[in-house]
Amino acid sequence: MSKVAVLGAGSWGTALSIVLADNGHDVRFWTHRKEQANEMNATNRNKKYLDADIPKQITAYHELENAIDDVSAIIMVIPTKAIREVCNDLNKVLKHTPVIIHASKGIEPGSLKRISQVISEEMDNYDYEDITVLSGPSHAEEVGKRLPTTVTVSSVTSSNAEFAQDLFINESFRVYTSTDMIGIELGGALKNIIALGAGISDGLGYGDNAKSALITRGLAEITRLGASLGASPLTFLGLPGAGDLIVTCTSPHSRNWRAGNMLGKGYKLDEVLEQMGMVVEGVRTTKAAHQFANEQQIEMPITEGLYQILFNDEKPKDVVEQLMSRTKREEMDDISAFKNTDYPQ
Ligand SMILES: NC(=O)C1=CN([C@@H]2O[C@H](COP(=O)(O)OP(=O)(O)OC[C@H]3O[C@@H](n4cnc5c(N)ncnc54)[C@H](OP(=O)(O)O)[C@@H]3O)[C@@H](O)[C@H]2O)C=CC1
Ligand SMILES: O=C(CO)COP(=O)(O)O
Repeated sequence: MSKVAVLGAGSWGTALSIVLADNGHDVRFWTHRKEQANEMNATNRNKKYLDADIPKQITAYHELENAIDDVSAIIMVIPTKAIREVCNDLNKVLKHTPVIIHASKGIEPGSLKRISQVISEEMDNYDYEDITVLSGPSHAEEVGKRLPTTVTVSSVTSSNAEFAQDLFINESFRVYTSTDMIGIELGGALKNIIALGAGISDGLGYGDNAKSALITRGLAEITRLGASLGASPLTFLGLPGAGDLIVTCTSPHSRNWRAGNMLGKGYKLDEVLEQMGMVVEGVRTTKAAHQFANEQQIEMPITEGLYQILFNDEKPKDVVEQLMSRTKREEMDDISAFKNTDYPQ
């Protein structure tokens, strides 16, 4: 059994800690808020973020130095906007090189980097090949209840992914491996854009046909962007692609779907984010994907529509009208037409 640190004390960090504790690991759960660490250790609950009992193998820490001391793996479950900051803090206290597995879903606007690229850029003594990602259809609320869940872990070298698979796999949490890091990370990040759209559609009362269309045409544009960056198109039919897209577009657990639903009902983005109180990664990822699509001339009409709703105050109804009246075309793309060999892999 291993000593592992989980960094990020929200709903997903808590659920993954429960999986690790169930597997007998000694889990050091790090939060940047001292009062949260104290409350968790005193009550065995993480009240704000997940309705679940915290097993006794999990100890909450406030001091990063103590949380990572002597661990064999660090699991990073930080909202993507805070990843660079936490990596910088880690550099100051990390004296050894435990395996790093991240489970965050996003793309950085501006740099357009995936999270493994951001982590390897910031962390001293780590290269891109050293980073592993865990992704898939996995709402924390269900994982915390030990309901059957499947995810994929991926790293450029299969040995890191296999290490992560062994760490997490159990009878209610099945873990596959993949070496398509680009596809796995992009699938998890980009589905949040489409989930915002599905929530908007439901908020407008547009029904199941519209949502199914969004999921399917959303998958087409995710695949287009992913293939342009060197991902295997097949990855997007797997758990971190279609699997995560379906669960996020259809589950009321999804923060992205819920945020979209409120937008569809007429709330403003600021009000929505304030009411959510949890990270809605799709907002930031929409900005990044929109930038990428424009720079690389990738056709992403749903992402474009979402961008206009989120950042240019367009009315959801008008955007749907524009999507429905686009120039007529064939359904299937030639994915190879979008390959971009300049992208840093
Ligand atoms: N929830 C889920 O089911 C899943 C989530 N994910 C991904 O996991 C990542 C984390 O999401 P999730 O756990 O749901 O988010 P939550 O909103 O539930 O929690 C975010 C946590 O991060 C903490 N945090 C925020 N800023 C910082 C910082 N600068 N330094 C340290 N900690 C910080 C928050 O602290 P504070 O309380 O102070 O705000 C909070 O504990 C996201 O990328 C998400 O897409 C992936 C799969 C499933
Ligand atoms: O990624 C997730 C489930 O796999 C969580 O999605 P939300 O961030 O929309 O809740």
